[in-house]
Amino acid sequence: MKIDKLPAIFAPARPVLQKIEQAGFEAYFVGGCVRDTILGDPIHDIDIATSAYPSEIKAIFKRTVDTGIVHGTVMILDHGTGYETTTFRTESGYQDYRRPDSVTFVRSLAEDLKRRDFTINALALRENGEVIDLFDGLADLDRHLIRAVGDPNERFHEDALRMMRAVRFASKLDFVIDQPTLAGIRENAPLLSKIAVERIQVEFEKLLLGQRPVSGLKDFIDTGLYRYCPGLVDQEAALSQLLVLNNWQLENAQQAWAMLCFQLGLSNKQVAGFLKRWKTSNDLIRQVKRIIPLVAGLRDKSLDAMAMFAGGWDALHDANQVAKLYGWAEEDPVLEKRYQTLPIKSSNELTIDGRSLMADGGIKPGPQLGRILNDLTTAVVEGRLANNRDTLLTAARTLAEEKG
Ligand SMILES: Nc1ccn([C@@H]2O[C@H](COP(=O)(O)OP(=O)(O)OP(=O)(O)O)[C@@H](O)[C@H]2O)c(=O)n1
Ligand SMILES: [Mg+2]
Repeated sequence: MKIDKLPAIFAPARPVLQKIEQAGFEAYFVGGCVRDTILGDPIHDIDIATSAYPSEIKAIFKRTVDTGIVHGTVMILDHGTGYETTTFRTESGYQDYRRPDSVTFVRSLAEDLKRRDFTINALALRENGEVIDLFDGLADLDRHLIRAVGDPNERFHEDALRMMRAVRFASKLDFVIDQPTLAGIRENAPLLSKIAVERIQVEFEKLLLGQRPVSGLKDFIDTGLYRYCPGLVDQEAALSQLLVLNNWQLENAQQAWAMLCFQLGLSNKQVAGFLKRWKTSNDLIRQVKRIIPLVAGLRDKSLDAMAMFAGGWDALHDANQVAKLYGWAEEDPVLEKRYQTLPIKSSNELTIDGRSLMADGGIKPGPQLGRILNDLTTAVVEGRLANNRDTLLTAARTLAEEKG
């Protein structure tokens, strides 16, 4: 097959291939960029495979970055764009980045391609638009099939993460996993326990955010992959309940993880432990902990002003997206209006603070001060007191006497 007109993103990349070829080597576009070109999907980065060794690439181009020399990878910098350029090699380079000796460079494109994960990812593209398809990847793209290149067992032994990639692509592309490949995953699922959690996390998150999460998730459950993921081994029932939800419109990582934690029924304390095991960032943990109580509020129709104030708009929007899955969401504009009409959105907007309560309200420092400040904040948020300095100082004195 020949692609007559490559997407615009390739225009500046073609001269890069030409330059490598002029130096006497082979060079091809490979991986996701070829797959996505043929699917007509957006392309995020361009990878190049070449017969040239890293040192040879570095001799051809003025500006390069050593991103992974021992694995055969050099980044070529050209007019502000970086092209990851990798010498033809076998699978072992993916397997264990801490063992550079596991890489074997090979002489031909064919040898490189036959050790790639799936046929749809084993296509190569010439600078002139010609597609090299040694494993029927084009036919599989056409019939929406994820199929291991050659023997699935071999491919999954080379890199067990590929099993997670299979379910991720099933969701992301809305493709079906080929039966023998699926059987290979079932058989080799325990190998996943050897893979770094960070890598599994990336794939699982992409699965949850894909086009058809329910299909990827079904394979993730049926093959038993979930058993080798942090905190999921005894959660088959809770995970399976997700398969009946058709209304997925998750937009970002925090929504995806909040949905998962919520579905697993984790308390806010358990959320931190669970996500730490998945090695997500602390920032994500903070966001998820804000979202979950708001989802519960939407479910129970108990979302009051104080809950919205405490959560903030971002978390509220995320919670509403999660709630959509379950049919508990409020109409977006209605929720936004409710939030916008809160008298204050943040404690900074209060006309008093701890300091002024002491200086002008005559409240003594101590735990009582904090309680009074909280009560006043709640009263203002709920619209029971105006956010007016004198009003709040008077109310503070009254509270101090009552609580005295
Ligand atoms: N475990 C892996 C990871 C990658 N690859 C090969 O390396 C290519 C590039 O890998 P990567 O960028 O991780 O994935 P993409 O397929 O490009 O998908 P994405 O769109 O997510 O980048 C893949 O297409 C595949 O040919 C592989 O065989 N086995
Ligand atoms: Mg890629």
